[in-house]
Amino acid sequence: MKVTIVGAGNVGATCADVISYRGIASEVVLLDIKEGFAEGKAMDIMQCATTTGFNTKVSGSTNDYSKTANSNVVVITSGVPRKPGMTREELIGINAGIVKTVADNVLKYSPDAIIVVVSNPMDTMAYLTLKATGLPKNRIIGMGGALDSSRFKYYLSKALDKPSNDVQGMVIGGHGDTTMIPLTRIASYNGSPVSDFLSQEVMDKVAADTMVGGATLTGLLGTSAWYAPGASVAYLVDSILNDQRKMIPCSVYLEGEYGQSDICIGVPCIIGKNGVEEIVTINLDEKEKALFAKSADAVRNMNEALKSVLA
Ligand SMILES: NC(=O)C1=CN([C@@H]2O[C@H](COP(=O)(O)OP(=O)(O)OC[C@H]3O[C@@H](n4cnc5c(N)ncnc54)[C@H](O)[C@@H]3O)[C@@H](O)[C@H]2O)C=CC1
Ligand SMILES: O=C([O-])CC(=O)C(=O)O
Repeated sequence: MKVTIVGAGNVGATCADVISYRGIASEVVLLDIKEGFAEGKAMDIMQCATTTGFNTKVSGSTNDYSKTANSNVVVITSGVPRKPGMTREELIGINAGIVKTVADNVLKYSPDAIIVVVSNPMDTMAYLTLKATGLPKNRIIGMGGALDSSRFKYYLSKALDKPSNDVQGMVIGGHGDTTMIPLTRIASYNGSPVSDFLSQEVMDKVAADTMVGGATLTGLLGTSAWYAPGASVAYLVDSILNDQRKMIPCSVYLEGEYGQSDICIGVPCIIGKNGVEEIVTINLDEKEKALFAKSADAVRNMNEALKSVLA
């Protein structure tokens, strides 16, 4: 199975690294516009093969899309990341043009690929990719919820003082500092509601920290995060390539689900060999429904900025 990752920067290269050392795909192509950069990242990753023991073939390409031919999955991470103090939404001016051009290019060589969109503002970039390519909605998946949920579980595990892998939780809604919805009510510690162990005040703090999880790291690092983002993309790609049918919150095109239409936004999905196999409808309470509607309004508002790109 072949995966192309466009953008060999922090997130793209980390994703290639995780995919190879976990043996998720037999072949990974990294492509970047910067001369020699993807080749260098691929060579560096390949020099781990004997020490970490993997057999995936990782190669790099400077903007030569013929090398990406017949990919099963294409991940788009090309574009610019935010700097401290910025929102993801501020990246739209630069990233929209890049994402559209990249999507057109990859489809010329991999017409059947499933596309995973990572570049920010991700929900709007997923919507743009869907509208610009005209691909069926099951083949465009925005990655955000996998990462936001892993951060939610991290903050819950810290509050509980228990291992992350004993915590279950999910974040839906937009992948933005104010649009994310950590579903605290249904989060659990090995099946028991976290509210059995944490006060409302602590749960509210966990939700607030989760929402600004990306901004916190951007403040600390000077650019946005990459280890957890790259690993989250690899987790999603694994579920596609190996038809695992995991339930993962992803930004996908809605046609009436959760009361929304003509928008890509984070909802729980079954992810398998066809991409989005199913959108799972979970019961939200009235407060969560209102938060979801507000989040969708904000994402839809952002999509308005695409008019000139899509014209
Ligand atoms: N959806 C999510 O959960 C996350 C999204 N992101 C987003 O992912 C994107 C990438 O972030 P980083 O890897 O940290 O940035 P980075 O700057 O390290 O890497 C981006 C790469 O894209 C390349 N690039 C730019 N234009 C290109 C084009 N036309 N064709 C091919 N390559 C091109 C650049 O040369 C650069 O190497 C950003 O927009 C960031 O906001 C980052 C983390 C999580
Ligand atoms: O924070 C950012 O800009 C990058 C991102 O989407 C994340 O790490 O969640």
